[in-house]
Amino acid sequence: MLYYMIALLVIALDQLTKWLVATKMKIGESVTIIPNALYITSHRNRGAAWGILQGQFWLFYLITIVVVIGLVIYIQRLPREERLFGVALGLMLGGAIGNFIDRLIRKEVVDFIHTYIGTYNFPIFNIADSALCIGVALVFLQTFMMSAKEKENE
Ligand SMILES: CCC[C@@H]1OC(=O)[C@@H](C)C[C@H](C)CCCCC(=O)CCC[C@@H](CC)/C=C/C=C(\COC)CC[C@@H](O)[C@@H](O)C[C@H](O)CNC1=O
Repeated sequence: MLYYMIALLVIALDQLTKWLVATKMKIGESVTIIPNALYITSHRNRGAAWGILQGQFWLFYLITIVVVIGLVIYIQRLPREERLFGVALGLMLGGAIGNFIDRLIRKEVVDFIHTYIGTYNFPIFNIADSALCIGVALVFLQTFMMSAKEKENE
């Protein structure tokens, strides 16, 4: 149950920030937070990461629905002690639904977190993407730690 609360929190935060950017900023407008590192730039993306598959909304709906169903089944089956794993799944669930709402309502995704990693202009993303990536990273970390522990027991 806690994991759905995390997903709801991610969705609320994601939709609030996207609404603020969409109503308070013109597209292309940029606010400097940390020079050469972090900006808030109002951007729209009709594709997936790096703008791939522009406009392929049915594909996006399909993938997102499969991802969401998979995550819910996984959360329901999760043993109680796997709390960190559940947090990761909750983050991914919230992120996937956050972008899904944008694709349904706006037919595009609002992005605004604009960072430069070194000189590389990283694609502008949003809270939903961050939650998805943190969730993915946590799942990999957990899986890696569990396999390392098993090796120790052998
Ligand atoms: C994060 C997944 C992207 C997110 O997927 C979603 O919604 C899922 C639930 C549904 C999609 C239809 C399916 C994704 C296909 C997989 C994919 O795309 C490869 C992803 C790799 C990933 C490593 C895990 C890299 C990361 C990239 C970025 C995130 O950096 C923090 C850059 C984000 C910017 O390009 C921004 O414009 C994207 C825009 O907001 C729309 N977002 C999406 O499509």
